[in-house]
Amino acid sequence: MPILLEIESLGFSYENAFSPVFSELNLSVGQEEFIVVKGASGTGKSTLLRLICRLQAYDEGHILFKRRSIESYKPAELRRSIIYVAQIPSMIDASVRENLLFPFSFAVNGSMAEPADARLTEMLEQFYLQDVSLLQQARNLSVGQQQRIALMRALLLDPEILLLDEPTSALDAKSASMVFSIVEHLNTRQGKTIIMVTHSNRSLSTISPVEYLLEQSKLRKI
Ligand SMILES: Nc1ncnc2c1ncn2[C@@H]1O[C@H](COP(=O)(O)OP(=O)(O)OP(=O)(O)O)[C@@H](O)[C@H]1O
Repeated sequence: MPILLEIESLGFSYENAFSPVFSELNLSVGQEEFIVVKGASGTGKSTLLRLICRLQAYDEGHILFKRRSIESYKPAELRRSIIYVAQIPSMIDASVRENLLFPFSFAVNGSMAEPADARLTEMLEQFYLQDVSLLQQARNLSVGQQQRIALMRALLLDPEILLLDEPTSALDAKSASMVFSIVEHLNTRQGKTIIMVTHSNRSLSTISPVEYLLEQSKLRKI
C-alpha cells in the first residue's frame, strides 16, 4: 500500500507550556488505511490533526503528504486534499444546501462543479438524514445531524485524507452508531484514508483499524 502521509520526528510546543505536546513523534499512513488515535484528554490528539492540515505550524521534524513536505503546498490546496472535520461542527447561518455548497465558493475549488440537488438529497439519505430538507436552517438541526452534514460537506470535495476529530463525542448511542457505520463505509467502499480521533471504545464492525495511543508526546501502536 503506497504511503500517503508520513510524520517524522515531529516536535511541537505551545508557547509558555511546561512540556512539549509532541517530541520525536512518528507516524506512517498508507493509502486507504483507517487509523484510530486514542489518548487521555489533553495529550494533543486535536493538535496533531491540526498540524497535519496546516491549521497550525509545527516546530521540528517533517510532515510529508505524497512524499512532499506539507509546507510546500499552498494551505488552501492542502486543505482540499486533507480535510479536517472538527469536533464541534461549524455551520454558517444559512440553509442545509448553502452549507453543503459553501466550500464551492472558495477560489481553490473553482474547477469543481457544484453537485445538483438530486445528488445532495441522495447523500442525505445515505447519511440517515432523509427527514432533513435542503432548505432547512442548518443551525436548527441537532448536533448529531450537523455532525453528519459537516461530514457530507467534506466528502463533496472528494478529499484524499479525512481527519475526524471525535466525530461522535456529542452524540447519543444511535447517532454515534450511524456516524461509525458511515465512516466505515467511506473507508471500505470508497477507499478513503481516514485518521480518526476517538475516546470511544466501541469497535468498528466491518474493519479493524490500526490503533495508536498518544501518550508522553509520542504515538504508540496498540
Ligand atoms: N491554543 C492553545 N494554546 C496553548 N495551549 C493549548 C492550546 N490548545 C491546546 N493547548 C494545550 O495543548 C494540549 C493538547 O491539547 P489538545 O486539544 O490537542 O488535546 P486533546 O488530546 O485533543 O484533548 P481532548 O481529548 O480533551 O479533546 C493540552 O494540554 C491543551 O491544554
